[in-house]
Amino acid sequence: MQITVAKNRDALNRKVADFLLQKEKEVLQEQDFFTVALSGGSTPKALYRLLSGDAYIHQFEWSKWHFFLGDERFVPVTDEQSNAGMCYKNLLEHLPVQDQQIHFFKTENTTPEKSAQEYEAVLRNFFTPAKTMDVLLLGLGTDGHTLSMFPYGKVLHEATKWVDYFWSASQNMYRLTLTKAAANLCSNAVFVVSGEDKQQAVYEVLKGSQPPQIYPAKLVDPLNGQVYWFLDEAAAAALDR
Ligand SMILES: O=C1O[C@H](COP(=O)(O)O)[C@@H](O)[C@H](O)[C@H]1O
Repeated sequence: MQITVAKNRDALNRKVADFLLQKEKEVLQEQDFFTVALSGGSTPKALYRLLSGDAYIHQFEWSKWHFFLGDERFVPVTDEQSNAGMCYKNLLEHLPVQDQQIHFFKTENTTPEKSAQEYEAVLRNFFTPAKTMDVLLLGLGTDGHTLSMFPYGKVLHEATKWVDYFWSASQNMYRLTLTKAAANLCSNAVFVVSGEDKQQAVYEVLKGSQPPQIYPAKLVDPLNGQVYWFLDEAAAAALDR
């Protein structure tokens, strides 16, 4: 595992952007496409704007990228809560990419169950049984969740399917998510975490003794891949305790 701590959120995002440049280069020496699962929520918005802005947009080989999503809320893409909508707005709408390069969950004119099954098929068609995405971008909730793997969720036990769904009563919506089975076949799991409100969760996941049922991000442990944590100083503050 590699932990990188940056002074603040802007410096953190630059480090992640440089890491992605390096990984893209390495991967494209071995194969002619680069697969990345984007994370949702609010933290990656600034990273996505950085990647699609003047400083970085011309540095990547976007035509070689294939974009996936780590998890999704079962709402239309136009809904404020849609992870896909956030990714389009902050990143994809600004990039020279074709629709065929974007592989997201369907959330309209379908059911959560069908959507999960279809996404499973999309992933199984694209990847091999031994390896999923080159880079899996991940966030961390203040409660220790990553993807839509929430504390005590039944999805935490799913060891075979790559995609699952569940009803979240507290959020009043269905959620769709890659499971630990898919996450742990990625080549590079990359957590990007910023802000003081995340410091306790960061501490518990990296140094605490609580089980993964309570801090689900602990379940991310790729079989043949690496885990990277990119933190800003505020998120990392409790690690020195
Ligand atoms: O609900 C979600 O939360 C996590 C963390 O999001 P953040 O807003 O605290 O940055 C995110 O990684 C996940 O994709 C999202 O669906």
